[in-house]
Amino acid sequence: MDSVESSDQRRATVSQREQWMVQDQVFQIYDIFANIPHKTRTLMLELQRDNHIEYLTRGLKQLSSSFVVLDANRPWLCYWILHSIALLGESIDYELENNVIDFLKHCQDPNGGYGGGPGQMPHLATTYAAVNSLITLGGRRALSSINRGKLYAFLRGMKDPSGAFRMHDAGEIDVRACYTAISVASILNILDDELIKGVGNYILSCQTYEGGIAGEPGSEAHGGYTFCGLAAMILINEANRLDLAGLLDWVVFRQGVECGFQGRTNKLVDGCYSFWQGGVFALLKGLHSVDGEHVALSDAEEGDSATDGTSEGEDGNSLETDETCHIKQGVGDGEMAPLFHSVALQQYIILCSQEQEGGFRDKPGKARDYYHTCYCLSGLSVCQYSQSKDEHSPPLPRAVLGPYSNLLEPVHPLYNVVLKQYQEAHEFFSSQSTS
Ligand SMILES: CC(C)=CCC/C(C)=C/CC/C(C)=C/COP(=O)(O)OP(=O)(O)O
Ligand SMILES: [Zn+2]
Repeated sequence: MDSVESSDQRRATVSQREQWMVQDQVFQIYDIFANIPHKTRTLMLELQRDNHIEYLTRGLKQLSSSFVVLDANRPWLCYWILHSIALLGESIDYELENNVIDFLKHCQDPNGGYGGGPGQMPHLATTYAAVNSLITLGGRRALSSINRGKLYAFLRGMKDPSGAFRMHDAGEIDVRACYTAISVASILNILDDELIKGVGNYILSCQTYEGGIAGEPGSEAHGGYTFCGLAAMILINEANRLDLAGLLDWVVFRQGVECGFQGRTNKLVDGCYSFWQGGVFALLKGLHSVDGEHVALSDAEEGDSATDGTSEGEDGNSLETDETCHIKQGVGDGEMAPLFHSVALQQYIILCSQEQEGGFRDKPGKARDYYHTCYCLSGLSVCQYSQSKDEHSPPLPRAVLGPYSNLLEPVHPLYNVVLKQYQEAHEFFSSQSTS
């Protein structure tokens, strides 16, 4: 049997066994939840705000006191922690804020871009993390610390003759590099035709037969890269060149019976895909509403009104745990109907990814970390606002699983920064020249 099995089949078999184990664990949690008294159920659905803030602030203080430690991840840690705190509607104290700004200044290369630590080679991923961190902090000191003229030169230096971007000097070309370059250029108001040229062709060449987007041509479609590819295509105004119906088809099937998302076919669900895949739905929803124009989602939108699988319980927002996540396909009145089961995803995030003592994890049995905390909270916010008409309408109570006090700040899905912080940055950089 082994000798005739392809590596894909082997992966599917291993993954199937792991999947049953994860499903067992998740369904046990949902069983407990379904069989406990209503009062306890409400408590289980509560976002542990104070514990999250405590966990995040402790992490930032530790990071701030050990900014000298040599590793290449520190701007990312800043972003994951600061963005999580901002999503929870909190801020950090003045001294800590200044420490972070000073640290990121030291990561800024004299020729533009940010490295993983002081003196390290500038890299597109840490540049994205540093810029998003400073925008999340907001205020003149943070925003004006970014040398946009030099950053533009760095971006131009990372551009390959094909039009795609390299992660760093002589580094790999991929969709992540294209997204991070375009995202920082756009949010800093330095995006121009020279940076855009050829990016669309490269991303198009990464869309696979499954409909999702891979990291590079010929690789497998993955949620992380699908988010990056779609967001970059929207930012350069070329989203309609993608097979959007195929992309939508791929992403709707990534939500599993566990209610969370997997990153790719035959793999396990993981809390971080709540944003990478959930964010794709937020982007598609935004596309749909651009100037009231319909984008090419036509195949997927022509279905009849169908159930979204949600059934209201005493809270008005609980769901049947034995239901899989049905996708509503269209209501026929020009409005975007739910494309994923956002209440089910909130259930996975809160009951399976949340650590009661603070922080979030990939799945039950795994340890919490700042990456999963950031992307579980980002995904939770996307879910809560997924049915809102626009950024000014607060979500209805039934769109928010658990008490309404679980409501997070809304994000700008193209950049994954809190909307208010994006607006401040947009205003600030609209009035600045790069020289
Ligand atoms: C902005 C930016 C830098 C975005 C990065 C996007 C992102 C998360 C890309 C995913 C990379 C990848 C192929 C992970 C697979 O890991 P795995 O095999 O451990 O996980 P899996 O089993 O869930 O696929
Ligand atoms: Zn993960």
